[in-house]
Amino acid sequence: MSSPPAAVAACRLAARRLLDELPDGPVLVGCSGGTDSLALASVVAFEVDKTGRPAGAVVVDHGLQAGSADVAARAADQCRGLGLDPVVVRRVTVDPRHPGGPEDAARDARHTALRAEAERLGAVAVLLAHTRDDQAEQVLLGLARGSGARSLAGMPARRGLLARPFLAVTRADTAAVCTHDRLEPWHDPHNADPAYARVRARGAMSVLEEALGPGTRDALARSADRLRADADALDALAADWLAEHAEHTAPPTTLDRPEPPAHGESATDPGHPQPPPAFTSLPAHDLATLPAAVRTRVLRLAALAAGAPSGALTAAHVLATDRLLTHWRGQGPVSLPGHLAATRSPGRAGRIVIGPLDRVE
Ligand SMILES: Nc1ncnc2c1ncn2[C@@H]1O[C@H](COP(=O)(O)OP(=O)(O)OP(=O)(O)O)[C@@H](O)[C@H]1O
Repeated sequence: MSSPPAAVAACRLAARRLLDELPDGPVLVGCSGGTDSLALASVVAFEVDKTGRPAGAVVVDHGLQAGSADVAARAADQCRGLGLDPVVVRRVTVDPRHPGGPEDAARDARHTALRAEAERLGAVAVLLAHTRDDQAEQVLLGLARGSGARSLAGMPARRGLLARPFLAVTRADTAAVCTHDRLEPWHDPHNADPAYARVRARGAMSVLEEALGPGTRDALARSADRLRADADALDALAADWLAEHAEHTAPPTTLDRPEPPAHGESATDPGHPQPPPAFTSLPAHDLATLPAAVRTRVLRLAALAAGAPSGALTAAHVLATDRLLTHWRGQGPVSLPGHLAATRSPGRAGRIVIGPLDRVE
């Protein structure tokens, strides 16, 4: 038997390496029917055939385009044809009022469905087909937006149940797998629509590579790998500091709750989080002595602990809160998303307190 082309071998090796790292048990491939995830379904089917590990697939139907159910059914058939079992199609509802916009809304709905299926089927991982190109484009977008290290660190190869074996290979490699394995991927019209930032990033990347050299894409992905190690270390320091120094008060009791949402607003609206937020309080003087990289992370984690919705909490909110430490002149509270505020009580024993807007003084 002749050996497969180098690109196919690289994709199979990437899948095998990831599968070898996982504990025993079934895996699921998140498959849209597009080039990358169909290639992943194919190489995973090839690899597990040799080891006997059970492998299935989940196809999420976002219901956002006409004919989406047909696209999902075709992707599911292709996965079954490759020998994956079970293969399930999950229809989801995408929140049109998601604070991060339609792309984030679809991703959140998809990830929730993928995790739910993994738990239902007892899978040890859900494999996603993001490639090195996706990683580089994400870094480019982060740079263009002035993001911090966490965002520039891109996507991790593993976090919780989600695993991304193809971060080691390119989009050209996955296309080669589809050609080699005679698979006909679905071409999502959204992937050519310049209304989407990630589509524009693809175009910008080609221009950059022409101007700066063909290694630019890979170099950006490498930067992500290096920054991830830094961001992980800083996040861990901040989490440890918070665990040691923060005081949390319980959410208000039923009798003591803020006003219910006004007519026409959903109770799950990010402006009205459920359950009601708690107070988080931190010693201002000690916090002020931390390096800015750790201090701002502590403030972000504290706001999240008090109930701020993560999609709406921006760097600007965190920096405004940080001014209560770096530019303290007795100023008033800083508004935070989720109807929260941060304030500082006066004096050397003063504390930064984050809690419901109408209760923080
Ligand atoms: N509808 C879906 N159902 C299941 N998994 C999905 C779906 N859409 C995306 N995924 C998973 O998430 C990964 C990233 O999705 P994204 O849309 O960012 O990538 P993509 O490059 O368009 O991928 P693909 O070429 O496989 O469609 C996919 O590779 C796939 O593993």
